[in-house]
Amino acid sequence: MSDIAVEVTNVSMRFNLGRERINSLKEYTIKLLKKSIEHEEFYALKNVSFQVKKGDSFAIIGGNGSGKSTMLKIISGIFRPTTGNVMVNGSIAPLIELGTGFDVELTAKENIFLNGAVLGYSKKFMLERYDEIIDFSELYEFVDVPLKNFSSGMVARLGFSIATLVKPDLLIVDEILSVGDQAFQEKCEQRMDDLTSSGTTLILVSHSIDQVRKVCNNAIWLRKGEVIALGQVEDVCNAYLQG
Ligand SMILES: Nc1ncnc2c1ncn2[C@@H]1O[C@H](COP(=O)(O)OP(=O)(O)OP(=O)(O)O)[C@@H](O)[C@H]1O
Repeated sequence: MSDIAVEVTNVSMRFNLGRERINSLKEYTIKLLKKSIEHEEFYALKNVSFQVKKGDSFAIIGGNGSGKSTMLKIISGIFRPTTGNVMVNGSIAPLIELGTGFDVELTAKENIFLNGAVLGYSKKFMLERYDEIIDFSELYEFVDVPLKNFSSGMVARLGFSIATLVKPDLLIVDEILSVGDQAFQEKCEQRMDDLTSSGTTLILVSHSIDQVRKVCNNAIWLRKGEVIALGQVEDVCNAYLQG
């Protein structure tokens, strides 16, 4: 068990999709009392199982709405699965939604310290690491600019630089890197490689099969919440591309 970083066992996730348009509280109350609100049950994940070994770089691929982000949110503890279990061995640095943990009214510099505090780092530690974060993100001219004036790529730069500041046991990266430019994506790929070489486990969601092939060695392909293929990255990517 000790060489396993993440174990997902028979995970299903059900959402209730409200299909009806309800225009007022009165209408809602009447429908609620009559028990006539229709909720369609929808499974975003259906009986998904896989293991990720420590130090592995693992990709989750699949088309839009196939359940990739939902899986990441379950692994990160943001969602509880409807059924099934997830075991995570070690500390997690999740980079899931762009700007989570940031306050857009504050400057980049203020957000670095805010994020550091949220992650449990002391002000002294963040002061020591501040230059490194700015160097990696290359946002030198923008440290005193409020985040609301940042492009999505700039927010991604800041988020990735902070999340990889210390070596997490498990780094979870959702699509956010796709908004970074080519040079920054390559820099992030290099940092992900460095981290996995030193023992960090990586779980990556990406629509770029080239990036997945470059960065990961194992993968899972989800379609409509179901596992279609699982195994070595080359085999899974080829199966996915053949559709
Ligand atoms: N909080 C929620 N409530 C209801 N439905 C949801 C919720 N979150 C996700 N879903 C639904 O679950 C399905 C899977 O969504 P998810 O975001 O996991 O897909 P994805 O594979 O990451 O897609 P994409 O590639 O487009 O980012 C979608 O049909 C989505 O509408």
